[in-house]
Amino acid sequence: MKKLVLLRHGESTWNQENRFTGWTDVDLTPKGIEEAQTAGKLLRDHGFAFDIAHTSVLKRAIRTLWITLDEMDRMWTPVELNWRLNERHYGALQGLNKAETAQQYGDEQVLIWRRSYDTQPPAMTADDKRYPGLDPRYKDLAKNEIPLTESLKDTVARFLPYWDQVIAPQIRSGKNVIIVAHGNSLRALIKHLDQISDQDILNYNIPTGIPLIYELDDDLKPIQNYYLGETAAVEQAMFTVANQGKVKA
Ligand SMILES: O=C(O)[C@@H](CO)OP(=O)(O)O
Repeated sequence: MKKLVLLRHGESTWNQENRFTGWTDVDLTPKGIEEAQTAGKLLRDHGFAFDIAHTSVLKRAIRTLWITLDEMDRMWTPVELNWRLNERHYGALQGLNKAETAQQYGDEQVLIWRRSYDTQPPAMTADDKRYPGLDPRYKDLAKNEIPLTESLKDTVARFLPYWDQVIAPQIRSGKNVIIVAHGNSLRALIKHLDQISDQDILNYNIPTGIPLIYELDDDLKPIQNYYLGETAAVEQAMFTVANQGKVKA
């Protein structure tokens, strides 16, 4: 039996401000730093030790990984950064407040933008100063790989080649792997691993900073998964994420 650890970054400044974030490179809040410290302690106390760590090229995930490894006293762990683990690109919604957007367009439309499988949010334009093609970290990407918006389906399509070609072979060869990524890039992976339907993925939310353990068989089929955290707290955190896109009462 193999174990894979998935960790969504700790709370970011734009999680706190309830803004659509996507590829915007915001940092952790003090609470997010604490969440990452707690995640590291929990992993250490449960005897986890990683041979290799994967994360995105966004600092909220990178810093969460650093803090986690620091708490485990394993900062020497090899780390691989890849844009394919980035958050889903939220297009023109990036920067907007989620509750205000729901006020303007309705809870139903925001739920579709946030959680439907194949609907893309409105696109950013390539002349936008936030266009990722202008950012040096994406300079090696082909133009057709640089998103202006993404549905979860698009995120699955760019995440899976990295899973299939890089991460899965490492796990098969016996390496202990942690992936520190984002709410929607991890939903993309979980949809694939658990074969969740396009419909059911709509209700799936991942809390920040709580390690999610996947036990996999030799074919990397999930046997079971569980969070390293108290059930009520995990459920409350998932509920909070689900409600971020609703008009506040
Ligand atoms: O804003 C985002 O990029 C994501 C993750 O924080 O949010 P949501 O949960 O709305 O998909």
